[in-house]
Amino acid sequence: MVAVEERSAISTPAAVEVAYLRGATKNYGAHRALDEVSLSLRAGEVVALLGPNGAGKTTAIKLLLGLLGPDAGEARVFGGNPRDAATRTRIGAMLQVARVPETLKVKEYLDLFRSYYPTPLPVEHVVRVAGLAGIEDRLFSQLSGGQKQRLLFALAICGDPDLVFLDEPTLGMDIESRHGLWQQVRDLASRGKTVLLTTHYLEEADSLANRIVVINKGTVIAEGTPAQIKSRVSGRTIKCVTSLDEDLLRRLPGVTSVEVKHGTTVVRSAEVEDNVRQMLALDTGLHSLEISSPALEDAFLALTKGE
Ligand SMILES: Nc1ncnc2c1ncn2[C@@H]1O[C@H](COP(=O)(O)OP(=O)(O)OP(=O)(O)O)[C@@H](O)[C@H]1O
Repeated sequence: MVAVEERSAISTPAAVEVAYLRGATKNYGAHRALDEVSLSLRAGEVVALLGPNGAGKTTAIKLLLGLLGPDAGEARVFGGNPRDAATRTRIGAMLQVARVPETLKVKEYLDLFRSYYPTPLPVEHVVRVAGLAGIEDRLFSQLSGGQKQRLLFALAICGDPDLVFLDEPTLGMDIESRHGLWQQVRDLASRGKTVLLTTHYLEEADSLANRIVVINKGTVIAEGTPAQIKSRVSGRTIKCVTSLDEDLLRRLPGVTSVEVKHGTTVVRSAEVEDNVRQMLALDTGLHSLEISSPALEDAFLALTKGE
Protein backbone atom coordinates (compact mmCIF):
# COMPACT_ATOMS: atom_id res chain seq x y z
CA MET A 1 0.00 0.00 0.00
CA VAL A 2 1.29 3.44 -0.89
CA ALA A 3 1.66 5.90 1.96
CA VAL A 4 -0.79 8.78 1.63
CA GLU A 5 0.71 12.19 2.11
CA GLU A 6 -0.89 15.55 2.91
CA ARG A 7 -3.49 16.26 0.26
CA SER A 8 -4.58 19.82 0.41
CA ALA A 9 -2.41 22.80 -0.22
CA ILE A 10 -5.09 24.91 1.46
CA SER A 11 -4.76 23.06 4.73
CA THR A 12 -1.66 24.32 6.44
CA PRO A 13 -1.12 24.90 10.13
CA ALA A 14 -1.48 28.60 9.36
CA ALA A 15 -4.95 28.10 7.86
CA VAL A 16 -7.79 29.77 9.70
CA GLU A 17 -9.26 27.76 12.55
CA VAL A 18 -12.99 27.54 11.91
CA ALA A 19 -14.10 25.45 14.88
CA TYR A 20 -12.72 23.82 17.97
CA LEU A 21 -13.35 21.83 21.09
CA ARG A 22 -11.08 22.76 23.99
CA GLY A 23 -10.95 20.46 26.98
CA ALA A 24 -14.54 19.44 26.28
CA THR A 25 -16.07 17.03 28.74
CA LYS A 26 -19.55 15.55 28.35
CA ASN A 27 -21.31 13.23 30.76
CA TYR A 28 -24.52 11.31 30.20
CA GLY A 29 -25.58 10.78 33.82
CA ALA A 30 -22.72 8.89 35.45
CA HIS A 31 -21.19 7.96 32.09
CA ARG A 32 -18.37 10.20 30.81
CA ALA A 33 -18.68 10.13 27.01
CA LEU A 34 -15.97 12.75 26.36
CA ASP A 35 -13.13 13.54 28.71
CA GLU A 36 -11.30 16.83 28.09
CA VAL A 37 -11.25 16.47 24.32
CA SER A 38 -9.52 19.12 22.24
CA LEU A 39 -10.01 19.22 18.52
CA SER A 40 -9.33 21.93 15.97
CA LEU A 41 -10.76 22.27 12.47
CA ARG A 42 -9.14 24.54 9.91
CA ALA A 43 -10.43 26.00 6.67
CA GLY A 44 -10.24 23.67 3.69
CA GLU A 45 -9.36 20.51 5.54
CA VAL A 46 -11.08 17.16 5.81
CA VAL A 47 -10.69 15.71 9.28
CA ALA A 48 -11.75 12.14 10.03
CA LEU A 49 -12.81 11.24 13.53
CA LEU A 50 -12.09 7.56 13.98
CA GLY A 51 -12.88 5.35 16.90
CA PRO A 52 -14.65 2.17 17.92
CA ASN A 53 -18.36 2.07 18.78
CA GLY A 54 -19.18 4.27 21.72
CA ALA A 55 -15.86 6.17 21.56
CA GLY A 56 -17.62 9.55 21.66
CA LYS A 57 -17.48 10.61 18.00
CA THR A 58 -21.14 11.54 17.65
CA THR A 59 -21.05 13.33 20.99
CA ALA A 60 -18.12 15.45 19.76
CA ILE A 61 -20.09 16.42 16.65
CA LYS A 62 -23.18 17.23 18.73
CA LEU A 63 -21.11 19.59 20.88
CA LEU A 64 -19.80 21.36 17.77
CA LEU A 65 -23.34 21.61 16.43
CA GLY A 66 -24.62 23.03 19.69
CA LEU A 67 -27.10 20.15 20.03
CA LEU A 68 -25.47 19.41 23.38
CA GLY A 69 -23.57 21.72 25.69
CA PRO A 70 -20.27 20.60 27.26
CA ASP A 71 -20.20 20.01 31.04
CA ALA A 72 -16.71 21.50 31.04
CA GLY A 73 -14.53 23.08 28.39
CA GLU A 74 -15.61 24.92 25.28
CA ALA A 75 -17.08 24.39 21.82
CA ARG A 76 -16.63 27.27 19.37
CA VAL A 77 -17.60 27.57 15.73
CA PHE A 78 -16.60 30.57 13.61
CA GLY A 79 -15.51 32.27 16.79
CA GLY A 80 -18.94 32.04 18.38
CA ASN A 81 -21.35 29.78 20.16
CA PRO A 82 -22.49 26.92 17.89
CA ARG A 83 -26.09 27.76 18.84
CA ASP A 84 -25.92 31.28 17.42
CA ALA A 85 -28.26 31.78 14.47
CA ALA A 86 -25.52 33.44 12.38
CA THR A 87 -23.26 30.45 12.97
CA ARG A 88 -25.88 27.87 12.07
CA THR A 89 -26.36 29.23 8.56
CA ARG A 90 -22.70 28.48 7.86
CA ILE A 91 -22.97 24.85 8.97
CA GLY A 92 -24.40 21.75 7.34
CA ALA A 93 -24.78 18.41 9.07
CA MET A 94 -25.59 14.84 8.29
CA LEU A 95 -26.24 12.92 11.47
CA GLN A 96 -26.45 9.16 11.93
CA VAL A 97 -29.96 9.24 13.28
CA ALA A 98 -31.40 12.10 11.29
CA ARG A 99 -34.88 12.89 12.47
CA VAL A 100 -36.82 13.99 9.41
CA PRO A 101 -40.51 13.43 8.85
CA GLU A 102 -41.12 10.57 6.42
CA THR A 103 -44.00 12.27 4.65
CA LEU A 104 -42.16 14.80 2.48
CA LYS A 105 -40.85 14.24 -1.02
CA VAL A 106 -37.17 14.51 -1.89
CA LYS A 107 -37.65 17.83 -3.68
CA GLU A 108 -39.74 19.20 -0.80
CA TYR A 109 -36.91 18.45 1.60
CA LEU A 110 -34.44 20.16 -0.67
CA ASP A 111 -36.67 23.27 -0.93
CA LEU A 112 -37.22 23.31 2.83
CA PHE A 113 -33.56 22.98 3.79
CA ARG A 114 -32.40 25.42 1.11
CA SER A 115 -34.81 27.96 2.59
CA TYR A 116 -32.88 27.89 5.90
CA TYR A 117 -29.77 29.34 4.24
CA PRO A 118 -29.12 32.80 2.81
CA THR A 119 -27.27 31.67 -0.33
CA PRO A 120 -28.20 28.07 -1.09
CA LEU A 121 -26.83 26.09 -4.02
CA PRO A 122 -29.10 25.70 -7.08
CA VAL A 123 -31.40 22.73 -6.56
CA GLU A 124 -30.35 21.11 -9.88
CA HIS A 125 -26.73 21.20 -8.73
CA VAL A 126 -27.59 19.54 -5.41
CA VAL A 127 -29.69 16.86 -7.14
CA ARG A 128 -26.85 16.10 -9.51
CA VAL A 129 -23.99 15.96 -7.03
CA ALA A 130 -25.95 13.91 -4.50
CA GLY A 131 -27.15 11.44 -7.15
CA LEU A 132 -30.87 12.17 -6.63
CA ALA A 133 -31.86 12.61 -10.27
CA GLY A 134 -35.04 10.67 -11.07
CA ILE A 135 -36.17 10.26 -7.47
CA GLU A 136 -37.07 13.88 -6.69
CA ASP A 137 -40.79 12.99 -6.39
CA ARG A 138 -40.37 10.03 -4.05
CA LEU A 139 -41.42 10.20 -0.42
CA PHE A 140 -38.64 9.80 2.13
CA SER A 141 -40.31 6.60 3.36
CA GLN A 142 -40.04 5.12 -0.17
CA LEU A 143 -36.27 5.60 -0.43
CA SER A 144 -33.73 2.81 -0.03
CA GLY A 145 -31.17 3.08 2.77
CA GLY A 146 -28.49 4.32 0.38
CA GLN A 147 -30.88 6.83 -1.24
CA LYS A 148 -31.81 8.18 2.20
CA GLN A 149 -28.13 8.67 2.94
CA ARG A 150 -27.68 10.53 -0.34
CA LEU A 151 -30.64 12.79 0.45
CA LEU A 152 -29.27 13.51 3.93
CA PHE A 153 -25.93 14.41 2.35
CA ALA A 154 -27.77 16.71 -0.07
CA LEU A 155 -29.50 18.41 2.88
CA ALA A 156 -26.14 18.88 4.61
CA ILE A 157 -24.58 20.67 1.63
CA CYS A 158 -27.57 22.40 -0.03
CA GLY A 159 -27.00 25.65 1.89
CA ASP A 160 -23.43 25.88 0.62
CA PRO A 161 -22.13 25.84 4.21
CA ASP A 162 -18.51 26.57 5.10
CA LEU A 163 -18.37 23.76 7.65
CA VAL A 164 -19.92 20.34 7.07
CA PHE A 165 -20.32 17.57 9.65
CA LEU A 166 -20.83 14.10 8.24
CA ASP A 167 -21.51 11.38 10.80
CA GLU A 168 -20.88 8.04 9.08
CA PRO A 169 -22.03 9.42 5.75
CA THR A 170 -21.52 6.31 3.64
CA LEU A 171 -23.14 3.81 5.99
CA GLY A 172 -25.27 1.48 3.87
CA MET A 173 -24.16 2.96 0.56
CA ASP A 174 -23.02 0.77 -2.30
CA ILE A 175 -19.48 1.21 -3.60
CA GLU A 176 -20.48 3.46 -6.48
CA SER A 177 -22.44 5.83 -4.23
CA ARG A 178 -19.65 5.79 -1.67
CA HIS A 179 -17.06 6.80 -4.23
CA GLY A 180 -19.43 9.46 -5.56
CA LEU A 181 -19.75 10.92 -2.07
CA TRP A 182 -15.99 10.82 -1.56
CA GLN A 183 -15.60 12.88 -4.71
CA GLN A 184 -18.10 15.41 -3.37
CA VAL A 185 -16.19 15.66 -0.10
CA ARG A 186 -12.97 16.30 -2.03
CA ASP A 187 -14.74 18.98 -4.08
CA LEU A 188 -15.98 20.67 -0.89
CA ALA A 189 -12.44 20.82 0.49
CA SER A 190 -11.05 22.10 -2.81
CA ARG A 191 -13.52 25.00 -2.53
CA GLY A 192 -12.11 25.86 0.89
CA LYS A 193 -14.91 24.20 2.89
CA THR A 194 -14.10 22.29 6.06
CA VAL A 195 -15.41 18.77 6.57
CA LEU A 196 -15.45 16.74 9.78
CA LEU A 197 -16.49 13.17 9.16
CA THR A 198 -16.79 10.13 11.33
CA THR A 199 -16.43 6.74 9.79
CA HIS A 200 -15.92 3.12 10.60
CA TYR A 201 -14.39 2.61 7.17
CA LEU A 202 -10.70 3.12 7.67
CA GLU A 203 -10.22 3.13 3.93
CA GLU A 204 -12.54 6.14 3.81
CA ALA A 205 -10.50 8.07 6.34
CA ASP A 206 -7.31 7.11 4.54
CA SER A 207 -8.66 8.15 1.18
CA LEU A 208 -10.28 11.44 2.22
CA ALA A 209 -8.75 12.95 5.30
CA ASN A 210 -5.90 15.42 5.59
CA ARG A 211 -5.90 14.65 9.27
CA ILE A 212 -7.20 11.79 11.38
CA VAL A 213 -8.13 12.11 15.03
CA VAL A 214 -8.42 8.76 16.80
CA ILE A 215 -10.72 8.78 19.77
CA ASN A 216 -11.24 5.95 22.22
CA LYS A 217 -13.35 5.87 25.38
CA GLY A 218 -13.90 9.60 25.21
CA THR A 219 -10.25 10.57 24.86
CA VAL A 220 -8.13 11.58 21.86
CA ILE A 221 -5.41 8.93 21.64
CA ALA A 222 -3.73 9.91 18.36
CA GLU A 223 -3.82 12.65 15.77
CA GLY A 224 -1.98 13.14 12.48
CA THR A 225 -2.00 12.63 8.74
CA PRO A 226 -3.01 9.14 7.59
CA ALA A 227 0.70 8.48 6.92
CA GLN A 228 1.63 9.57 10.45
CA ILE A 229 -1.08 7.43 12.01
CA LYS A 230 0.05 4.45 9.96
CA SER A 231 3.64 4.98 11.01
CA ARG A 232 2.53 4.30 14.59
CA VAL A 233 2.57 0.66 13.59
CA SER A 234 6.23 -0.04 13.22
CA GLY A 235 7.63 -2.01 10.34
CA ARG A 236 6.54 -3.13 6.92
CA THR A 237 5.81 -6.49 5.43
CA ILE A 238 7.75 -8.56 2.88
CA LYS A 239 5.82 -11.28 1.08
CA CYS A 240 7.54 -13.72 -1.25
CA VAL A 241 7.98 -17.31 -2.25
CA THR A 242 11.37 -18.46 -1.00
CA SER A 243 13.16 -21.61 0.04
CA LEU A 244 14.90 -19.78 2.90
CA ASP A 245 14.48 -21.29 6.31
CA GLU A 246 12.10 -19.55 8.75
CA ASP A 247 14.63 -19.55 11.58
CA LEU A 248 17.26 -17.97 9.37
CA LEU A 249 14.81 -15.22 8.41
CA ARG A 250 13.93 -14.58 12.05
CA ARG A 251 17.60 -13.87 12.78
CA LEU A 252 17.88 -11.15 10.11
CA PRO A 253 18.21 -7.62 11.56
CA GLY A 254 14.93 -5.80 12.19
CA VAL A 255 12.70 -8.84 11.67
CA THR A 256 9.89 -9.06 14.19
CA SER A 257 7.91 -12.01 12.83
CA VAL A 258 7.97 -14.67 10.12
CA GLU A 259 5.03 -16.75 8.96
CA VAL A 260 4.62 -19.19 6.10
CA LYS A 261 1.10 -19.53 4.71
CA HIS A 262 0.12 -21.53 1.63
CA GLY A 263 3.70 -21.49 0.37
CA THR A 264 4.10 -17.71 0.81
CA THR A 265 6.55 -16.38 3.39
CA VAL A 266 5.47 -13.23 5.24
CA VAL A 267 8.21 -11.31 7.07
CA ARG A 268 7.46 -8.30 9.22
CA SER A 269 10.47 -6.07 9.74
CA ALA A 270 11.72 -2.59 10.55
CA GLU A 271 14.48 -2.92 7.91
CA VAL A 272 12.80 -4.33 4.84
CA GLU A 273 15.22 -3.00 2.19
CA ASP A 274 18.25 -4.58 3.88
CA ASN A 275 16.33 -7.79 4.46
CA VAL A 276 15.23 -8.02 0.83
CA ARG A 277 18.82 -7.51 -0.38
CA GLN A 278 20.02 -10.29 1.90
CA MET A 279 17.19 -12.62 0.97
CA LEU A 280 17.76 -12.15 -2.77
CA ALA A 281 21.48 -12.81 -2.30
CA LEU A 282 20.80 -15.98 -0.33
CA ASP A 283 18.03 -17.30 -2.58
CA THR A 284 18.36 -16.44 -6.26
CA GLY A 285 15.14 -18.35 -6.92
CA LEU A 286 13.09 -16.02 -4.66
CA HIS A 287 10.01 -14.74 -6.52
CA SER A 288 6.55 -13.10 -6.18
CA LEU A 289 8.09 -10.37 -4.02
CA GLU A 290 5.81 -7.72 -2.50
CA ILE A 291 6.55 -5.06 0.11
CA SER A 292 3.68 -3.31 1.86
CA SER A 293 3.19 -0.62 4.48
CA PRO A 294 0.81 -1.28 7.34
CA ALA A 295 -2.79 -0.50 6.54
CA LEU A 296 -4.57 2.17 8.54
CA GLU A 297 -6.59 -0.67 10.00
CA ASP A 298 -3.48 -2.14 11.61
CA ALA A 299 -2.57 1.22 13.09
CA PHE A 300 -6.10 1.73 14.37
CA LEU A 301 -6.20 -1.68 16.03
CA ALA A 302 -2.77 -1.16 17.54
CA LEU A 303 -3.80 2.24 18.87
CA THR A 304 -7.14 1.23 20.37
CA LYS A 305 -6.45 -2.31 21.57
CA GLY A 306 -6.22 -2.90 25.26
CA GLU A 307 -7.10 0.70 26.15
N1 LIG B 1 -28.22 10.16 25.18
C1 LIG B 1 -27.37 9.33 25.78
N2 LIG B 1 -27.59 8.89 27.03
C2 LIG B 1 -26.73 8.07 27.66
N3 LIG B 1 -25.58 7.61 27.10
C3 LIG B 1 -25.30 8.01 25.86
C4 LIG B 1 -26.18 8.89 25.13
N4 LIG B 1 -25.62 9.11 23.91
C5 LIG B 1 -24.46 8.42 23.88
N5 LIG B 1 -24.27 7.76 25.05
C6 LIG B 1 -23.09 6.94 25.40
O1 LIG B 1 -21.92 7.76 25.30
C7 LIG B 1 -20.87 7.05 24.67
C8 LIG B 1 -20.42 7.78 23.42
O2 LIG B 1 -21.46 7.71 22.45
P1 LIG B 1 -21.29 8.29 20.99
O3 LIG B 1 -22.60 8.10 20.29
O4 LIG B 1 -20.73 9.64 21.04
O5 LIG B 1 -20.20 7.29 20.39
P2 LIG B 1 -19.72 7.06 18.90
O6 LIG B 1 -18.23 7.08 18.93
O7 LIG B 1 -20.39 8.00 17.98
O8 LIG B 1 -20.22 5.57 18.66
P3 LIG B 1 -20.70 4.80 17.32
O9 LIG B 1 -19.49 4.60 16.48
O10 LIG B 1 -21.21 3.51 17.87
O11 LIG B 1 -21.75 5.63 16.68
C9 LIG B 1 -21.39 5.64 24.43
O12 LIG B 1 -20.99 4.83 25.50
C10 LIG B 1 -22.90 5.81 24.42
O13 LIG B 1 -23.53 4.63 24.84
